[in-house]
Amino acid sequence: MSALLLDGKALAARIQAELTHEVRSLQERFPRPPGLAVLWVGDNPASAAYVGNKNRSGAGVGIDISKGQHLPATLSEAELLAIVDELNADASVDGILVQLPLPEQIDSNRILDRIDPDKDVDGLHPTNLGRLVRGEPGLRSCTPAGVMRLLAEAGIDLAGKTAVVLGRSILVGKPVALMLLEKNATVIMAHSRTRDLAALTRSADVVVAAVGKPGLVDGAMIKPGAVVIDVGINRITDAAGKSRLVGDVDFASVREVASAITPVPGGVGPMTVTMLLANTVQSYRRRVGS
Ligand SMILES: NC(=O)C1=CN([C@@H]2O[C@H](COP(=O)(O)OP(=O)(O)OC[C@H]3O[C@@H](n4cnc5c(N)ncnc54)[C@H](OP(=O)(O)O)[C@@H]3O)[C@@H](O)[C@H]2O)C=CC1
Ligand SMILES: Nc1nc(=O)c2c([nH]1)NC[C@@H]1CN(c3ccc(C(=O)N[C@@H](CCC(=O)O)C(=O)O)cc3)C=[N+]21
Ligand SMILES: [Mg+2]
Repeated sequence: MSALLLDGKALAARIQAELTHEVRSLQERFPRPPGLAVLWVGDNPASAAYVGNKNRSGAGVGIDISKGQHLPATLSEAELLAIVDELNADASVDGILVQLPLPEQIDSNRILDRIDPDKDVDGLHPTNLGRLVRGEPGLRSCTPAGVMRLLAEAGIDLAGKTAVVLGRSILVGKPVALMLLEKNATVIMAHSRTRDLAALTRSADVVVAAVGKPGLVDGAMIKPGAVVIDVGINRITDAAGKSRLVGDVDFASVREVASAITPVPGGVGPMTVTMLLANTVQSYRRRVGS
């Protein structure tokens, strides 16, 4: 058996085509385009992949991405707070995203707290995280939202299923666990202190890996027929000396056991970018009053 490929790239292209139409028709009534500012501090390689894809896709959809900045790793917290303040006050900016992780001299919570919750297209401000915990509508984290959309489009019903989430970050693990719970899955959250990870994953109908360790999940850890979502983005040098992106899942062994699997690249990553653009358009609509 070979698993069904959950093609995030194709789904992302479809949703982006819809967003392109939506933005174009909104522009008949409102002169300015939606604006998105992504702040990238330092040189984290996963952030590099994100920025590259976001720039290609954002411009394609008709979103103005010109207020984004790539800032030096030596930037101070006060300098970053000042940039966030400026973007909060800038009426042409509908969405602000600060790439994580930030360099160690900057307290990421202090930065996230400063973002206007109505421009928080990454859904990481306490107000938006609170709405998620309550099950209320609001701006929701892009990667978890993208994972849920991929599952929904594939017709995967989560009610009563056992889902194991690997990783408990505020960016991916925690919000995706809450969203799976909202769809009535029974959710187990695993992390670096978890004992016997393989026993847990082997009990799972759905495995979501968001750790940042290439090859962490292999076929022997997966129950036959399970659905495997690979969030990991790791840049490695392969046996032939070529640099490439891989996830946390050993694709070759897992695809022989799972019923469905996301590839890296071409899985969750493009969905993250697409949910970011969708959140920016949602924020724009609210701000122009549509
Ligand atoms: N595809 C996409 O769109 C996106 C991809 N990513 C990628 O996803 C990965 C995770 O990102 P992020 O959540 O920000 O990472 P973090 O580094 O913030 O969190 C990693 C988590 O993995 C846990 N962990 C570490 N080792 C193990 C282990 N052996 N078994 C189980 N859990 C373990 C950690 O546990 P503990 O809490 O105990 O330390 C932690 O909770 C990265 O590769 C990142 O680049 C991130 C965002 C979007
Ligand atoms: N506040 C914050 N929010 C994030 O969502 C966030 C972040 N910080 N920091 C970095 C990680 C990483 N991340 C990626 C998203 C998409 C791709 C992506 O589009 N990847 C393509 C490949 C792109 C290429 O080939 O270069 C794919 O997987 O197919 C990659 C990485 C978001 N992150
Ligand atoms: Mg991917």
